[in-house]
Amino acid sequence: MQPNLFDTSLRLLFSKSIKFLKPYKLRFLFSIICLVSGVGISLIEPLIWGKLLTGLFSKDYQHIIKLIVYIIIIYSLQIILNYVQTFLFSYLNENIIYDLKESIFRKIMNLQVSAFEDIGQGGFLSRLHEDTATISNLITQEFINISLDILKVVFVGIIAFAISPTLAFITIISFPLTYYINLKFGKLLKEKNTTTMNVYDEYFSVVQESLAGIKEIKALGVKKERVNLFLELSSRIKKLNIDMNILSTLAGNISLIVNYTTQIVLYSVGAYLIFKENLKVEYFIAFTSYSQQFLRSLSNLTKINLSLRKAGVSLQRVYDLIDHKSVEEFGDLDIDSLEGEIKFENVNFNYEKQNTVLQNLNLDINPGKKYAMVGLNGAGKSTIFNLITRFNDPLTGKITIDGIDIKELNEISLRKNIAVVRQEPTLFNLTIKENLLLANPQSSMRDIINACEKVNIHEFINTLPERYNTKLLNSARNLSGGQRQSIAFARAILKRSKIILFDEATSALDNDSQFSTKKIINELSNDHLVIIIAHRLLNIIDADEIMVVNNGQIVNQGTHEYLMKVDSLYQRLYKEELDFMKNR
Ligand SMILES: Nc1ncnc2c1ncn2[C@@H]1O[C@H](COP(=O)(O)OP(=O)(O)OP(=O)(O)O)[C@@H](O)[C@H]1O
Repeated sequence: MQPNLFDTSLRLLFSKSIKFLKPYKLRFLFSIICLVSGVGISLIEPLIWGKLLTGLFSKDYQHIIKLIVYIIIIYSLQIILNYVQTFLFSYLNENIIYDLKESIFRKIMNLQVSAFEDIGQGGFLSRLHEDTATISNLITQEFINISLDILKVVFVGIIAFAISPTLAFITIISFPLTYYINLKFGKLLKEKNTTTMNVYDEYFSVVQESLAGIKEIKALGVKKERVNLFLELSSRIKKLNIDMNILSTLAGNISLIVNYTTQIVLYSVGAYLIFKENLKVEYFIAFTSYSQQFLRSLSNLTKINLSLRKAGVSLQRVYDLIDHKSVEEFGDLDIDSLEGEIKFENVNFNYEKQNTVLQNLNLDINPGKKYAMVGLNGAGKSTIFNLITRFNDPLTGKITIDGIDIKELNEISLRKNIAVVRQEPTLFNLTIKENLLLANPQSSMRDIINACEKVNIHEFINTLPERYNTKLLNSARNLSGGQRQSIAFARAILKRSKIILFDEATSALDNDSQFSTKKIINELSNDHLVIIIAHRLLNIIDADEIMVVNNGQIVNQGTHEYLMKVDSLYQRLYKEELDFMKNR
């Protein structure tokens, strides 16, 4: 089925986008008034020029001067209107980009963690930067151009018909052809543009990964491969952009050929009408200008079809994100402090349909004890943490804390009661103090120093030129892995959560730091519920309950001594650890 001006799905997207104009409706209305006034003035101008040019033969100087004054007034008004409109466009444009970015970024922040794997970092970046600019351009510039051209086509068309129906008919007959050509080109352009935007997603991902993983790239000796990958994507973008420009220009040029042919026919028939049908010369002069305006506006309308399709792709991509269903959902229950009795009841979970990660998992964790999880790589330990923190939800089964289904807790209650320390913690481009305050903005300087002393990082911070006010640049690359992790520990302490999850938190630390970390964990487990995922079994042999995770199930649980007696997997892991220590 051929779309009319643009097809239903696009029309739906555009009507949805009008909401972005709402906050600026007065300014938008004013720009429409400027626009209509501009059209009105441009309608009078050809008539005055027609009179002026034919008036030159009458030598009525007073009349000519009067007409020149009119022209000056018209030009002045056009300049003023143009200035006001340019200002309003830029105001609307920038504000809509800002609002779109706000909607997108808020949505990104509220998406479930799984959605980040679907879309990819590049996908988010190109939507934030490329697509917002295209959409804003559509809502302001393109929308106003369409209105302007529709107005011109209607009013100029009426005047042109009033002057000479024959000439107007010749002018109008070229339109369906131009429209059809542009419709065909529009379809091609939409396809190319969808491909281009998808390549942009990949391109942004590659740039992002290459910058973040520069050390791995150098260490692996794959600089050349990364450059080649970058160049391959850049070259695909280059080719696609060239193709799109060629398509647009081709569409424009074909319209131009139709336009020139129409003009030649117009002048020939016009001359005939002046000689044989007494058409006034001044009206014919005005008509030539009207027909130009008319054809230009028609041609613009057909080209707008092309840009609407391009913007349609961006709109589709942005709305796919804004309407993304995987949004974090929390309950309404507000609980200030949880004790930390965690239960998993028949929990099943998988990331992808085909592979089961957790199978009918039952867990019973009680406050006052120190828990640890061990198991082979990929056994499902981190997944258990992801479910406790609700980065993922079980497919079936229930997780409760203090008897409350964690789905019933509101976001603040859940987050403030659980602190997580990761192996590679994220520290932000803020000062050390600001990074620490993120966990608990109410913390005093004394609290901060106490927490840092506990994790043995206070002395190091004091050696920095600006101490706690030292800025951590580029995700704290100016600190060692152990130092980054110690700051993350301090952050968890400041958070004062009852439940603390250490995800392989000790592995990046040197022996001294590991010893003190072990001390901290032991201290913390006196008044916190502490669960540690550890590959270094020696760090957790004093835990009250060690859970052995295998193939998404807790296959055994107990003290080190008990597991050494009954669990062959645990015995194997422990032996491997001892061998590793011996060989160091
Ligand atoms: N985001 C994900 N998407 C798809 N599969 C995933 C994802 N994260 C983990 N998995 C898969 O789920 C399984 C359990 O992974 P998980 O990270 O929980 O294991 P783990 O016991 O913490 O492993 P490790 O000790 O190596 O960190 C693995 O098979 C892994 O491939």
